[in-house]
Amino acid sequence: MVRKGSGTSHAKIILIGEHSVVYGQPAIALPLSRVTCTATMTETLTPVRTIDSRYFDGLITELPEQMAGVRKLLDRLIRYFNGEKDYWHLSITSMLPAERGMGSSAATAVAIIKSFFDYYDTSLDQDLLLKLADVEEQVTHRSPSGLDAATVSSIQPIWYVKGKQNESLSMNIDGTLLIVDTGVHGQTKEAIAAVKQELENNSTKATKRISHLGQLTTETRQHLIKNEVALLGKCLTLAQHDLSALSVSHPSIDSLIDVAMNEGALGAKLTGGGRGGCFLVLLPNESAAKLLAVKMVEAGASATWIQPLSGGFED
Ligand SMILES: C[C@@](O)(CCO)CC(=O)[O-]
Repeated sequence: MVRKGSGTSHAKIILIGEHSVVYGQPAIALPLSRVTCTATMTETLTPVRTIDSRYFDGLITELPEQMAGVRKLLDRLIRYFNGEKDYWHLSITSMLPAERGMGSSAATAVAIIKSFFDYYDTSLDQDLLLKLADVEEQVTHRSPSGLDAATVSSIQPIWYVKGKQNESLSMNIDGTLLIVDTGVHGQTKEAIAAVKQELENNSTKATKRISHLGQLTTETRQHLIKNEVALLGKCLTLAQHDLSALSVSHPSIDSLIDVAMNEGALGAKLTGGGRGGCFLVLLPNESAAKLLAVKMVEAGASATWIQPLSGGFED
């Protein structure tokens, strides 16, 4: 019988706390479980290891620079399973747009790791999963907080502090998020480097912004618990001001957010690395989100997703 293994993961959105999480502040992130990434390994008779994905189709020894993180992860996994004499084809199918702040690289890493453990019929705990995902994320993002991998492998919203066990977060809030893709590619690695630069050049101001983002994240948690949707919206908008001051927004995000706020949104901010990519808009309900989605596309957005804030995470 032909040996097979598969693994899945999904997209994530950071509600609040991106970038400041790299500097020890908390973050809140949600799984976007309908937007999935799947990796499937199939044993082959030819003595080569191959991969097909949206970026590359061929021998894993010839993976392009863009996939250097995946290459490093595959090497680590082959060593972990003493699989130097095993040959397979790895197929990766992802619904996540790349470089848009939805955790595409972490989702790919998590799906690959799960497919290896399934292929070798070995159980995998969350700690080991995150440690292995970090092998890829360190190459792709440089100094990641680990938040992306934790969220793309979680079925619940999480409260995350770097280096600590993440907590599942239960939400009791009547609000809906509209996630809007600007269509502009934003590299997380560059965004992380830009914040580092701000901290070097304007240390006092940038440090204040980072700790303010931490405070807003703590307040957000309270609003989520107490069902204070208008206050939640204010926190998101204030976080956008901080992120913008840290130089990780983008003109396409700023102008689409202006449109959304003029249409009566409760709050809006970029999500993920920024410098392009996606932003999220808080609305009171799903029908308001649907109406705004149409307006966002008319104003130039390339895609939208709707995510209710209470429940609906495991569908
Ligand atoms: C920008 C950042 O905070 C989130 C990227 O999705 C980086 C990280 O946490 O590793």
